[in-house]
Amino acid sequence: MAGLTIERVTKRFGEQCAVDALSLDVAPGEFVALLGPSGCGKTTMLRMLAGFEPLSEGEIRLGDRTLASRGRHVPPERRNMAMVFQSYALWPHMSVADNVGYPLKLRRLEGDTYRRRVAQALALVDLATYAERSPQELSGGQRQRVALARCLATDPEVVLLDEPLANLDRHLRAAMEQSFREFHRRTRATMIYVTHDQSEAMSLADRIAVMRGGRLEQWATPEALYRRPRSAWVASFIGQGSLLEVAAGRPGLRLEEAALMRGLTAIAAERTQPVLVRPEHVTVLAESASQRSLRARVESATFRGERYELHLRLESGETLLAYHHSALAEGQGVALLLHEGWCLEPDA
Ligand SMILES: Nc1ncnc2c1ncn2[C@@H]1O[C@H](COP(=O)(O)OP(=O)(O)OP(=O)(O)O)[C@@H](O)[C@H]1O
Repeated sequence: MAGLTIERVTKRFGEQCAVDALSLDVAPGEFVALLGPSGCGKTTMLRMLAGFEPLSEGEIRLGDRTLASRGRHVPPERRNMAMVFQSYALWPHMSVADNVGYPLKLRRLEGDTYRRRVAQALALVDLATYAERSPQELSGGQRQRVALARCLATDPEVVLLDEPLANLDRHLRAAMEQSFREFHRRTRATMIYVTHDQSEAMSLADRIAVMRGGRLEQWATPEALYRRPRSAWVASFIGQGSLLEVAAGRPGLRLEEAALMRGLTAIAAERTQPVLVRPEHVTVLAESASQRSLRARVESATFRGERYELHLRLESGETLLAYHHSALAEGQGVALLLHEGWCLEPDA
């Protein structure tokens, strides 16, 4: 299995730069998510990897084989990659087995080898008993598993997935995430997964490339993105949390409770460093609790089953999200302890 190298890849459509000098080193068998808001260039990057779109600049390599550069363009069918689309792209007039076998027929596989490969691919996504059905007789999740089996049948080195769960409802998405995990575990193929859903990317990927306006904003594991987001923009995109201004620290530094609380109570002119505070690092106390605490007022309390989500207004005017075990009345005063904060780069 070969690794995938994306080196300063750029794609321009006329004046517009859809992907801007993007570089990523993907390890063999790694599960990578390209994550970002609509229009950030995710799909364009995936299409360049697949070979549907030529590059304007840069280079894509699989192992030591150059797939694309300014002077070179290996066609899609010779890249040993397979793509899974949001729309499944199944042939409605063919059986499930024929859909899965279609790319093998294109490669002129026949007879026992053909039948064995189709059966193996269907077994891998737990659809062996559905082989003779038509895709119309299947649920959305089952159709997406047929699409996975079809891409698997060709034994690709790299699987490219373009928002494959976007057409499914929330419950099915959770079940399908499990199918993707299984699929990855069994095949060990390198997977590049495009999504704008951060929770999907966080739960599936080994590493996530966060994209913004065609550029790479951060490239890290889900845990590192959550704990150590580089900028305020990434922080607002990944997980829940509040951005406050503090008179302490510098970008890339974690502030412990004492420094954070001191820095938050400094005068406004000195509070210039943006800090991210996750709700699980906030403790809500009775208003009179402690000299060390910050004061705030409850703006709203929303029941979330296992806890309440509190939107609080600090005396500085800033807002803060906190979790609490019981409901509090709107307008009620509370005292707060903030246990840690992560200092961010200011937004460009
Ligand atoms: N064929 C094209 N011609 C001109 N502009 C294009 C073309 N394809 C994409 N773009 C532009 O490039 C930018 C990036 O588009 P892309 O589809 O890659 O974004 P995306 O992150 O996948 O968005 P979404 O999540 O909405 O699919 C957009 O501004 C889009 O309008």
